[in-house]
Amino acid sequence: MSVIQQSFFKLHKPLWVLLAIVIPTTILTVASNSTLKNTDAVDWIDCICEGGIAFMTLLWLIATLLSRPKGNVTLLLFFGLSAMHISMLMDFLDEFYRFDSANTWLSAFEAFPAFIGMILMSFAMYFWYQEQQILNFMLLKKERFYREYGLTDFISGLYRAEYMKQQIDKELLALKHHNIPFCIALIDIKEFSVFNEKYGVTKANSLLADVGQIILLNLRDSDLACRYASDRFIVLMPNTNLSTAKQVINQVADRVSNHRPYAQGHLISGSNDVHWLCEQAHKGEQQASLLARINAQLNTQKSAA
Ligand SMILES: Nc1nc2c(ncn2[C@@H]2O[C@H](COP(=O)(O)OP(=O)(O)OP(=O)(O)O)[C@@H](O)[C@H]2O)c(=O)[nH]1
Repeated sequence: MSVIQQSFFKLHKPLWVLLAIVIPTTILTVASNSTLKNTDAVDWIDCICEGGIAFMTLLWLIATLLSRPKGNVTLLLFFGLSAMHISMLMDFLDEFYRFDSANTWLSAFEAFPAFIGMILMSFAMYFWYQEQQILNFMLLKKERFYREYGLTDFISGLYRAEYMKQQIDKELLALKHHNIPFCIALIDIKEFSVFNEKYGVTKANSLLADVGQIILLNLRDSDLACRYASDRFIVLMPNTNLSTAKQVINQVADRVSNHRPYAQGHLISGSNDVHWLCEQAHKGEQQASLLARINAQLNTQKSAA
């Protein structure tokens, strides 16, 4: 028995015990309230068919207990299948036993558990369907999380540069084929290396995380942000003209500059002003040359400051 099966055995121990009591009890009840038939009165074809059905319901029961976690669906399946199995077992046993006339209740009772079992199984199917819907939803969410987790920068919580490059390629195609304009902004924290040295990597990393969150919070739903390199961020603004893009980024830069991180309980003022730049993409431009162009422009702006 595998480790998983052993654990399912422990998990459903009371149900296994119940099953181990109910089956012999049914057989004993039938045997003690009826008379054994002569072998020539036994219809062997019926025996095989009814015995087969009883055996299959027992197999389904065992499979349910070996594969399902604890819960209402498992309980409904267990009791539904058990009731059906009792009916099938009695049906099989009456091939060998003639119910005494004093015990006609046995014949009347034969089909009753199957009927109750089918009702319970119908509820089980309904709740199983609901359970599966929830599981599917959770799997979908997990799958999205893992898919997007690989594209996320752990420090800032924003997308990585690779993902941004793919999105820029898509926007460049939309610009080329459908004339849809888009803008790109670079945001660079001033003197981040000084901050790093003065307050240490952990505090500097949390500054990067803060800046990432401030950028995200101040963008529109359609915009996309990534951490491009060390303290440099890119914002992609699809379907946006230059003047609107500049307004958006001006506000983002203002909010980042006004953020005052704390270090060792002290407010650090003026430590995270930013250099920023916003440009519109040119039709026919390549992603690499667009990025090189705006990076070079920002570097020139920084050295002129
Ligand atoms: N804490 C932390 N520091 C990083 C990370 N990646 C790069 N850095 C540091 O970021 C700093 C970037 O330095 P620079 O590019 O000179 O930027 P700067 O100091 O802001 O210079 P200016 O932009 O000219 O004001 C370097 O000290 C890098 O070591 C990171 O993931 N975490």
